[in-house]
Amino acid sequence: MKPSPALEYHQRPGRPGKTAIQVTKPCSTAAELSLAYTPGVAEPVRAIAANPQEAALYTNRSNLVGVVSNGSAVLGLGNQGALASKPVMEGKAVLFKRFADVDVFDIELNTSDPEEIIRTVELMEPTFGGINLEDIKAPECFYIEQELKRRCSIPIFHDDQHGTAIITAAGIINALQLTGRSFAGTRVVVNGAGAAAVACSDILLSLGITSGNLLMLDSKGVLHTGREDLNAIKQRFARETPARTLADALTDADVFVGVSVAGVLTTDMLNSMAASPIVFAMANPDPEITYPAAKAARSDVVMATGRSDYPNQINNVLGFPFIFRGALDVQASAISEGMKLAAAHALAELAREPVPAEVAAAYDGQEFRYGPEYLVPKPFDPRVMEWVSTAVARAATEEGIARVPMHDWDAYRDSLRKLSRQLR
Ligand SMILES: NC(=O)C1=CN([C@@H]2O[C@H](COP(=O)(O)OP(=O)(O)OC[C@H]3O[C@@H](n4cnc5c(N)ncnc54)[C@H](OP(=O)(O)O)[C@@H]3O)[C@@H](O)[C@H]2O)C=CC1
Ligand SMILES: CC(=O)C(=O)O
Ligand SMILES: [Mg+2]
Repeated sequence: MKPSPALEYHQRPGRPGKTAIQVTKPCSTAAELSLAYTPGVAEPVRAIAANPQEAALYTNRSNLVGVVSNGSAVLGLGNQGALASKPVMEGKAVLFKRFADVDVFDIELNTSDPEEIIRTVELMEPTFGGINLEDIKAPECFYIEQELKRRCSIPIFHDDQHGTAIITAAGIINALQLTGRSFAGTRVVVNGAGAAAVACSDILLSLGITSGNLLMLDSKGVLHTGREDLNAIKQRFARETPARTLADALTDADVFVGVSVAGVLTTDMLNSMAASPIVFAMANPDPEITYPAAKAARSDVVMATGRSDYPNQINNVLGFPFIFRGALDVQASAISEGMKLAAAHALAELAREPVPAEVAAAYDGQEFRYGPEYLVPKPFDPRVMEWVSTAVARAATEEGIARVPMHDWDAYRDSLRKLSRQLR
């Protein structure tokens, strides 16, 4: 039997897998060998030992991100283990490189012990300019990220939390505007209480959703004040409410944010939501409700999924490559709340701009215009890096967490435009 297109893609052409290492300096003569390796290599060693900042001049560190997972929450597939998570981590490496020219080592750690993950990543800090934690399940992911941020002085970014939250925020800003809603009056139901759910909720609250208007559910139902099985993170989102099930919570709700598992949002539930409901069904690879099923049930739904094959892909691919590009370019010591919000607003604003023909060309001639079917830019839009990375680098510079603060923003934008052209 022929392998599926996805298995075939991962196997061929070339060697199995999706990435390989490339050498960037010539090394084909004895003279070059003596520069690349001993004795020449001793010089940058001495320079870096004397001044660690010079690692940025003589090594790949300032453009190298570690994508680190233990495979405990792989997409929406649950705990698949470290080895089986490798195709996803290689996939993240492809997107980092393809969209923002960031190099990646994917690191899959065979452990479920948070302390082992923390210690391993901490020990690897000299290798990397930043760490993208990926597909590590809640609640451990919160402690792991928090502790690594405390111990390391490079950006530590749990993509499933913040990447997802940034794109969700951008999409919700625009969906609320298009349906004539304000943050303060909008009722949100977040299905899922893990990494993505907590970060999406936090960013929506920081944008103005009121705490009483946000209900969260885990696999056992609504987080309410009567539950005694909630950990400290879930307790933050427990509300005094008679709602117990997803169906209860969704009656008359304005927004559904799904970061849980496939198929849990029924058409009956969708029909019970307010007029022009906003549904972000982001479970991967299969959403909480499919795009065709939601559209068939309600023509007024503003619908997004995490997938590439329907309109409105709300997926962290629109975030992490460009956020790290901006953070690495100013050698930021962290990715702050301000940098995340700057990225979200940049994405929301870019979506409202006219879309150039070159974007249509990358999508088989499909034309895009700001509206319910186009809430956020497309990942292949060459303007995304210029907008998002500039916003992130600027926020880092303004907050004083850029080791190499930038000042000439026009020149930076130009350089990103050029890079974007090269990457096409
Ligand atoms: N589109 C995107 O960019 C992204 C999408 N996602 C998707 O979001 C989902 C969650 O990922 P992540 O947060 O990293 O994973 P976590 O493992 O951290 O969290 C999963 C959460 O889903 C909850 N859950 C499981 N089943 C149900 C159910 N039937 N109803 C309600 N909640 C349920 C779990 O509940 P409990 O706490 O009770 O176990 C848990 O809180 C995945 O499908 C993933 O693919 C994630 C990141 C990015
Ligand atoms: C997109 C992604 O990171 C996830 O589904 O886990
Ligand atoms: Mg993920």
